[in-house]
Amino acid sequence: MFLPAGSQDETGIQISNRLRAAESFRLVTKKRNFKTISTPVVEYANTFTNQMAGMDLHSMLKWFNAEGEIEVLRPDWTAAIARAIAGQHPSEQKWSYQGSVFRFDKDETENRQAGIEIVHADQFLGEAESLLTAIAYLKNLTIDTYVIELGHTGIFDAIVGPYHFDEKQELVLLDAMHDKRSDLVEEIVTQAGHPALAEPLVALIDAYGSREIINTYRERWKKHQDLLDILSHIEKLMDLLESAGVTEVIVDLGRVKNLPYYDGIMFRGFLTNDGSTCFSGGRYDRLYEQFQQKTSAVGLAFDVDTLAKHMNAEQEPEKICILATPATHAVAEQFRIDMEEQVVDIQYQLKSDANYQKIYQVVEEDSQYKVVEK
Ligand SMILES: N[C@@H](Cc1c[nH]c[nH+]1)C(=O)O
Repeated sequence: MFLPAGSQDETGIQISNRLRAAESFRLVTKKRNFKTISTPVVEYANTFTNQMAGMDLHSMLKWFNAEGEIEVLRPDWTAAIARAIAGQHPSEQKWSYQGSVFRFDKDETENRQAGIEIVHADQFLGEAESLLTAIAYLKNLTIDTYVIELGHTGIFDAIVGPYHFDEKQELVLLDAMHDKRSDLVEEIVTQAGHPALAEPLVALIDAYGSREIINTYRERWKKHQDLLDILSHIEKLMDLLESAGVTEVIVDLGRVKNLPYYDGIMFRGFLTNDGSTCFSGGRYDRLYEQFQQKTSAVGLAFDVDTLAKHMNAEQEPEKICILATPATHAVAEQFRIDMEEQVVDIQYQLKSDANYQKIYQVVEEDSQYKVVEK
């Protein structure tokens, strides 16, 4: 029997790491006063495809319900949580969640996430708390070789804003910027009749790295107060991260949004050893406009599958086996209950390839059962 592309079975260490990652996330977020929330796996597509959320229906797992409405498997937590908490009192600000999202446009159809959303809070506080929570969580998992990258949707918007692109052209341009394809970017803007955009956009593709990038662009954008404000904003977050002990912080001024609802700062965490993205997030105030709320909303989500792959394996406890019979199984069970630290298996017969550090057996002595090492 086969599985569809994008689906896979899992066993052993990956599962135990994932469960440990989940427990650690629960503890770290609880200590930081996040309230847990869960939303159903099945929702109306509209929660994610409405004008403010803007997600693409094509990538969703979907069907028609009996009323002819489109339902989907949750493709994203952030939009689902916005729907769920829109009616909550604004004093409820910090939410955390864990569970799967389902999308066709990723390597795997099901991705397990652990995330946080901070709404109605001071803007900087929300961003700082999101990033500091991410750092605390990675520390708790003893993952310490990662890079945090900061970007801002306002940069691309400010540069491209004065020029007209239709919706399709803009999507292709965003994709080309996202993939850092200078050749394509140049081609797209030229074909759209805006060759003057080629130089600033292509330069932006390479505008990533450490703090010096900010200084270079401060000079370059000295007449654009909106862009200077964005640079100061990014720099303030870099200062915060560095004071919190994160040594590798980079800025990517050419970063474009990977989700349509982002509107402001964006952040990502990369694991140094293979460059995989372990968390991603950003500001999305506009998502709340669908509920007639003008508020602050920011958050991030960890890819728990990626974390589980990179966590150190748990130290394996000693594995022992008790050889018993149907008549002595209960005696063996009592012995097992007393062995608190070990992994204890009970077998009636030892298999030739069995892999135990110690073998015990149940023996009868003076008409009493005892468990002794073999
Ligand atoms: N929902 C985003 C992560 C996020 C949480 N909050 C804001 N962004 C994602 O799946 O990448």
